[in-house]
Amino acid sequence: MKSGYFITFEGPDGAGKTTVINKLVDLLNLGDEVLLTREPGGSKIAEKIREIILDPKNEEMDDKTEALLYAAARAQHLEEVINPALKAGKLVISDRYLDSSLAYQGMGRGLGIDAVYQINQFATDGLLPDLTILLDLKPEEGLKRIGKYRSEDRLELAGLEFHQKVYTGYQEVAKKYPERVKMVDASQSVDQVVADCLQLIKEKLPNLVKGE
Ligand SMILES: Nc1ncnc2c1ncn2[C@@H]1O[C@H](COP(=O)(O)OP(=O)(O)OP(=O)(O)O)[C@@H](O)[C@H]1O
Ligand SMILES: Cc1cn([C@H]2C[C@H](O)[C@@H](COP(=O)(O)O)O2)c(=O)[nH]c1=O
Repeated sequence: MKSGYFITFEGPDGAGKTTVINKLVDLLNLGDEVLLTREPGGSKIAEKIREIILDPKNEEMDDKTEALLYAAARAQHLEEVINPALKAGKLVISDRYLDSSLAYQGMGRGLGIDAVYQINQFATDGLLPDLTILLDLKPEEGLKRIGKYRSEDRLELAGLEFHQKVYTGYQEVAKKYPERVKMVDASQSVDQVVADCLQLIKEKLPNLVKGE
């Protein structure tokens, strides 16, 4: 039975999720009460699945295989990491979760948001985040940002047309779950994006944010 609180960060590649999460965790200053994790990955087996999915050499990977591998990594991550932390009453912050599958596999790969949601229902036993912060940034901008500092993985290499579909997928997800998914303009300065995210967290969890 869950008693902690589950926040996920979503958005196109390069939207600034990792940067913002790290700054927020510092600001929240919650020590062991917060668990920071990521998808795909977050546990030994899930990180191995991540390597397979993102390896640019795996060009022939079928879209359904890709969707199922993300869901499989998620099931393992939940079982080993997320669920125990929530059960222990922690705040769990994950860099990506289910909505990435809806946007990337559901819309980007064209498998359908509902179909991908169904396989993830099985993988997650229906666990949805309490709050999802969607960092809203046009894919061109995100890809430009990451191009500056690292080599691309298989998904980043999928091309602008794919990433534009992913962007549309995220807009649909935000429309479908307006109570849970809150959008932040990620084209602003890092400090402003962090401030907007903190405000959303405060609104949901007024007792969590200690003195600033
Ligand atoms: N608001 C911002 N303005 C300008 N640059 C930013 C901003 N936020 C992050 N960046 C820079 O953009 C790059 C990508 O940021 P980051 O790795 O945090 O994105 P991400 O969303 O986690 O990416 P990915 O989904 O690919 O893992 C980094 O070089 C980071 O310093
Ligand atoms: C969870 C999840 C992720 N993806 C994609 C999104 C990114 O392109 C990569 C992960 O890399 P990151 O640098 O850690 O953001 O995988 C996806 O397509 N589907 C998913 O469910």
